[in-house]
Amino acid sequence: MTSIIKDDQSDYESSCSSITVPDSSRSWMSNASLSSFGSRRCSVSGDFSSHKPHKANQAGWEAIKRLRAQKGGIVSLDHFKILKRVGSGDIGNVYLCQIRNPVVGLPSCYYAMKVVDREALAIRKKLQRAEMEKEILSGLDHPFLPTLYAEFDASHYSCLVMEFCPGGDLHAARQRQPAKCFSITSAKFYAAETLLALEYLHMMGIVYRDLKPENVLVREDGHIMLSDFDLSLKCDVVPKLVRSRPNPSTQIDQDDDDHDLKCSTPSCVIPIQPVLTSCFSMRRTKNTPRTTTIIVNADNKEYTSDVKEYTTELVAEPLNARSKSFVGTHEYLAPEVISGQGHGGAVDWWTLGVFLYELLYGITPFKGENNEKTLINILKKPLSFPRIGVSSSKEYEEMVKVQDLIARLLVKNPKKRIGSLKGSNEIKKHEFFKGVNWALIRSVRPPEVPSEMMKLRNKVVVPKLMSKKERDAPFQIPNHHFDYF
Ligand SMILES: Nc1ncnc2c1ncn2[C@@H]1O[C@H](COP(=O)(O)OP(=O)(O)OP(=O)(O)O)[C@@H](O)[C@H]1O
Repeated sequence: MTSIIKDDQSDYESSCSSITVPDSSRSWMSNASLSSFGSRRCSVSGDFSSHKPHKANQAGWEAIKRLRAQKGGIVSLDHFKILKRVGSGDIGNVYLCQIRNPVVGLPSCYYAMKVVDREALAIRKKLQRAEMEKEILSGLDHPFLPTLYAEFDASHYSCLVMEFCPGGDLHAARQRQPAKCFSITSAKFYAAETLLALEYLHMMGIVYRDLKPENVLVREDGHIMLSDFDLSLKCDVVPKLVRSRPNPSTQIDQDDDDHDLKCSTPSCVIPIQPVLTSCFSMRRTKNTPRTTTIIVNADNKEYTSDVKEYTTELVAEPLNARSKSFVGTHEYLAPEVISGQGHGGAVDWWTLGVFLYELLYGITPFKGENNEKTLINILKKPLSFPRIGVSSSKEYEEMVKVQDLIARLLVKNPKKRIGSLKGSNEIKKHEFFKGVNWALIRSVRPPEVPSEMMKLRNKVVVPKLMSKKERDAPFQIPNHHFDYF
């Protein structure tokens, strides 16, 4: 499925004409001529070593840290051996690579290197998107998001070194399933991990905007990694404590605009600039009355909040983000993106609904004969589900729950969509996710584990080196075609 970008002046200062990119499933970009990279050394911008606690015990991360220490803080293309191109997209090629001289005492690790031709992108007015992706990647540290291990320039190419995902993407994984659909259990697992990745992005003030199975990669251990941030929107987010009355039902009435939200009063808005859950906590101490919650900010100062009979939740959702760009992938576009009325974080909850639908049914809910019909369907057509057989009453119950969640995510009015007010918290509480241990999901056995599958098939993991012809093929700017649907 093709990502589209149109009219994104409001997101970036540089203007961008209406563009539809070619089908990303086809490799349109020739291999960047690696031999022409040159070897201009550039230092790694920013100190990547100090703030990636989620990578603390990873050999690949340790190897890069030691390499950097050996080379006086400088990492460059010369330090890597390019093995093979593993993918290409609208803004660059991705190569499998290894550190050229393995670090003593550590296993030889594979990395993914995304190579972007800055000159070609400047001509196509897409340089800003690559810059935005780099900026976003450099700030991420989450188990289900890519870690930027190093970044450097070589000639007019920008190189981003990240963790390599050998399991391909969820689009390819779905094609391998019986009837080309995931089971409800597998879909729940992938949707839950994706939801956590989106939750973290929203806390960082990032609206992802391009969720689709093609962008969800599978790591060696079978857990997911959300990739491709060149369509993302960065905005400010101010975390809030939201008080709400405990509701015996975990499901929210779709037509209820109020949702019992009591967060607009200044007393429950704590002035904290973007923070992560790790540096923000709520606790009750021995001397604190039951009704008072203490909020500990990153600066370790305490704020008290009288919660009385309300429950209190931290909401760090980019509620005020507003973009009028026409950005995303046709079948996944939210109604507010199509109508151009301005969109924010709720677009990601819409796309989560389409994503879950596609994982389960193998099709997207509003697909028409062509792009124009698809867009009309998104705006006008009521949601419906294909009839599929279920083998047990338990499976039937699960199907009812997942359909309820999808229906709440695919509410055309973004203000009434689940997640639009309290972010991921609302979605995580839905009946469909009941029993998911959010904190320990990383320890759950994934539906498929690529490393085990490779062992089973006795496949040699070491990939073929690129031929000289492949390596030296000239870089080509693709033929653009314009599509105004
Ligand atoms: N970390 C990774 N590990 C393995 N493969 C990857 C990795 N990152 C990207 N790829 C592969 O490379 C392809 C292109 O990467 P990516 O989507 O980031 O490029 P892009 O130019 O931004 O594409 P798009 O047209 O979707 O915006 C992906 O579809 C995926 O198959």
